[in-house]
Amino acid sequence: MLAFTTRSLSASRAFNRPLIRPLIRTMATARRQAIEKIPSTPIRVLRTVDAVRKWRKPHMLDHRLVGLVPTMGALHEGHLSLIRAAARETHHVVVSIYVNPAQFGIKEDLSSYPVTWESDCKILAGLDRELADDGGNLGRISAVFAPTTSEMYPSGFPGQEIGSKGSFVVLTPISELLEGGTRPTFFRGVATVCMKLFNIVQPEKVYFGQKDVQQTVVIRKMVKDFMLPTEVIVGPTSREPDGLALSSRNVYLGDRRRKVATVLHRALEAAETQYLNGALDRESILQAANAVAADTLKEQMGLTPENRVTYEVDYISLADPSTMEELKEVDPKAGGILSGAVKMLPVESPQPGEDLGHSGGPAVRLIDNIVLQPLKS
Ligand SMILES: Nc1ncnc2c1ncn2[C@@H]1O[C@H](COP(=O)(O)OP(=O)(O)OP(=O)(O)O)[C@@H](O)[C@H]1O
Ligand SMILES: CC(C)(CO)[C@@H](O)C(=O)[O-]
Ligand code: BAL
Repeated sequence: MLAFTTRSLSASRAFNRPLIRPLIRTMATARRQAIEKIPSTPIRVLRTVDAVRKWRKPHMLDHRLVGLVPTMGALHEGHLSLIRAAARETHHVVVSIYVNPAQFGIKEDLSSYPVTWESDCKILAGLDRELADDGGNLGRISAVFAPTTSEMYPSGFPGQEIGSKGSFVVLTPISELLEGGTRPTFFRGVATVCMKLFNIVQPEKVYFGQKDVQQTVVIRKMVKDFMLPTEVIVGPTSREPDGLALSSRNVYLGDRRRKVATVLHRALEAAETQYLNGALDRESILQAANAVAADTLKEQMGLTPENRVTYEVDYISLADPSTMEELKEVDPKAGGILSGAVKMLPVESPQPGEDLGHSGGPAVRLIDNIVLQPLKS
């Protein structure tokens, strides 16, 4: 529409009149401004479904591959590893940044969830320069999709309650197990928002992190059962040098709890060692993990309230890799998933000047997992 008007005016004699030229300049500026980009980069910022569709169409006609990396922002190296994988395999990477309220329970941390748009943009700008310098990539970050909730829920946001009515994607029984046991609306929210994101972006490939293992199983099942034309790629868990899985929620921990937060990873490693040493039965494998969790807590309880850290183990699980249902025994040809969730409780007797973490250091629920690979016979 704008292009047509400009062309018509250019073609006419009126173009040379002094009043018309500034008008055309203003229109061209408005058009440039309408295309929002991350500063100093070619990365488009798309905020509406319509804008994504307009951006997507020529790439479809050109048979270019589009890869989608869904995130909730507060970007860290785990997210970047997924974006790097997407850039190796697709021509155009879209990173979505959207804190989806539907996957948070009413008592969960939606209101304090870290929102770091400015630093996310800087991180993406730096990564895009890195990707541009690496000749091994097929593509780069082409766009960030950062919608509002009214854009994502065009009939109105249905609510966060278990009984909320609305258009949801629900996969059972997997959504009721493990994470879903503690967070009953979580996978309904994740599957619903991912279905929306996949329909909006229409990616050939989607990238998810192994850290949220049950989420990857839910997404794979959704893609299979709803015949979605996309390939699900799962990238390995990025960790801190001491083994803690990177997570946007780690910012809540503060120094004291951060030191003890490796307990879940250490517990799962102890269970993995049992398996690698030949144990296949649930009891032997999980007993090793539960012992690490119990011993660490005992050690902490021996310290003074000013120094100690306390936590509750939500679950430690040994499950089937394709259903996440609990296993009595691992089939060595199929392997299994060791996973767990630990709630780090707020510190007792905070000390003056102590770093308590983001938002005053509320209880933080950490998750992690280890894949028990099939054993060679
Ligand atoms: N340490 C990690 N390694 C690899 N991928 C990760 C890691 N952490 C998150 N991801 C993946 O990044 C994607 C977006 O996750 P999200 O934005 O929720 O970050 P997060 O760190 O998992 O946040 P949260 O603290 O809410 O769990 C998901 O596919 C998730 O599995
Ligand atoms: C996949 C996701 C972006 C959906 O909101 C979220 O669950 C996450 O960040 O893992
Ligand atoms: N990475 C999982 C998102 C959530 O916990 O809501």
